[in-house]
Amino acid sequence: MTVTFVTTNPGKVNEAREYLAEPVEQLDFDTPEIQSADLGAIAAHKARAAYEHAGEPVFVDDAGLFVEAFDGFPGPFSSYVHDTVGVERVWRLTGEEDDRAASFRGVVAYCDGDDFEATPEPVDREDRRGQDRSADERAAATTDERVRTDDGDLSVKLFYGVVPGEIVAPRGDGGFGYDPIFEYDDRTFAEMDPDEKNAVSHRGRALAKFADWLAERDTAE
Ligand SMILES: O=c1[nH]c(=O)c2ncn([C@@H]3O[C@H](COP(=O)(O)OP(=O)(O)OP(=O)(O)O)[C@@H](O)[C@H]3O)c2[nH]1
Repeated sequence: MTVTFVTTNPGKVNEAREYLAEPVEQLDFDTPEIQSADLGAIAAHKARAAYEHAGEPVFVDDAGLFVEAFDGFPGPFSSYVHDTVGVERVWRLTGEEDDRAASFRGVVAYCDGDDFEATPEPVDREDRRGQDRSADERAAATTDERVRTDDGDLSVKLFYGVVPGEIVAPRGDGGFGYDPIFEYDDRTFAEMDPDEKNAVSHRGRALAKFADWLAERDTAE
């Protein structure tokens, strides 16, 4: 069964194609985004709007780069900061800090008009530095998947992924966005092949949960 990924970002689509067993079709539609510090809320809103636009089952992705020295900024504003400030200057700003720790965080959100039941799963707590996290980060780190329904809204299934790393001077020419300045285990994401990045990235982790859930659902049907 083909799954429709509603996104304007071809880099995200390439990664989803690497990951999901099903063929992935891109619907290039700029879904309206609410302003919120909570990626899950943004992704859920995006998924509902995408479903209403497409009229068929869809998934969306909302992601961002969270720099610890800046209390998580640019976070949910990563796309805007990428297009205005740019990657090089994000590196230069962070380079002035002693603490260059950061994480990529992402949520894949699926909506097909059905109501879903929440099925909490074991905690995935990879955090190299073991530091205290913000409430939003803790919530995401302790929740593999959850269902989001606000009163009267379509229900949306959310799959979370987080990867801790460090901001470094740009290296590598693969990937997209902030990949050249995000280092994980001595290599930037832009220095990794797509399958290497997917194996550890926020999106890869979220897509893995989504893929498992799709497979289970298809077996149950
Ligand atoms: O180097 C990166 N490697 C990644 O793996 C990654 N994932 C997200 N991002 C950046 O974070 C923002 C997301 O914004 P975002 O979720 O609103 O997406 P977007 O506006 O690009 O597309 P859409 O899916 O909303 O249409 C954008 O600036 C992306 O460049 C990444 N950068």
